[in-house]
Amino acid sequence: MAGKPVLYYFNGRGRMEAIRWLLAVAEVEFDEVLLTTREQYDKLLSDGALMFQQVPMVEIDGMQLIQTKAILHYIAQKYNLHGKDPKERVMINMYAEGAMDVMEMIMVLPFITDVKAKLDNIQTKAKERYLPVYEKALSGHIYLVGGELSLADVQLFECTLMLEEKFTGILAEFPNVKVSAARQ
Ligand SMILES: N[C@@H](CCC(=O)N[C@@H](CS)C(=O)NCC(=O)O)C(=O)O
Repeated sequence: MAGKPVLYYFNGRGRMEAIRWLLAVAEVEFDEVLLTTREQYDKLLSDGALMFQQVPMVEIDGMQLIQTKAILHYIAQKYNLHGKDPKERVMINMYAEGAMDVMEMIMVLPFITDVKAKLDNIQTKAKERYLPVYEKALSGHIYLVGGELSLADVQLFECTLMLEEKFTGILAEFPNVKVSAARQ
């Protein structure tokens, strides 16, 4: 039997967090190597484990996978969280990418200068552009696509956590999204 997946990333949520959530939802146990020294990172580089010299990297099924979305798609397909056909899959990816857009805006905050202006911008976009889409899609539905839990729901869940962390109460105007997040 294959061993547990091993996740390699810095000691933070960042781009690995979506992968952690997806594995948790799939009920897959995993180990983590948190890169806290330059030497650990250099060792991965010299071993040729990082195709584009970047993390996240996940060892799974005898492979060393990189690129967050590729990793998410592999796990989602493997654990039946990626739709029943190509039409469901593309919808799942569209919803998941929307959530990722919001999360990436929040993730880069530590690296920018005018944080206040950017926060206002993220809040406006979340309320006017992104959350209304999920609110509508979840009207009368438990899950975003195909009546089944998928990568899209997991990504939306992580996104709502990040939004609530920055803008407490932001989901109040989006009851369907709030119920969906509470269910995860
Ligand atoms: N498109 C890649 C981007 C990965 C990425 O930018 N990783 C950062 C850490 S979050 C990194 O390894 N940076 C080091 C570098 O680029 O040299 C993905 O989604 O996995």
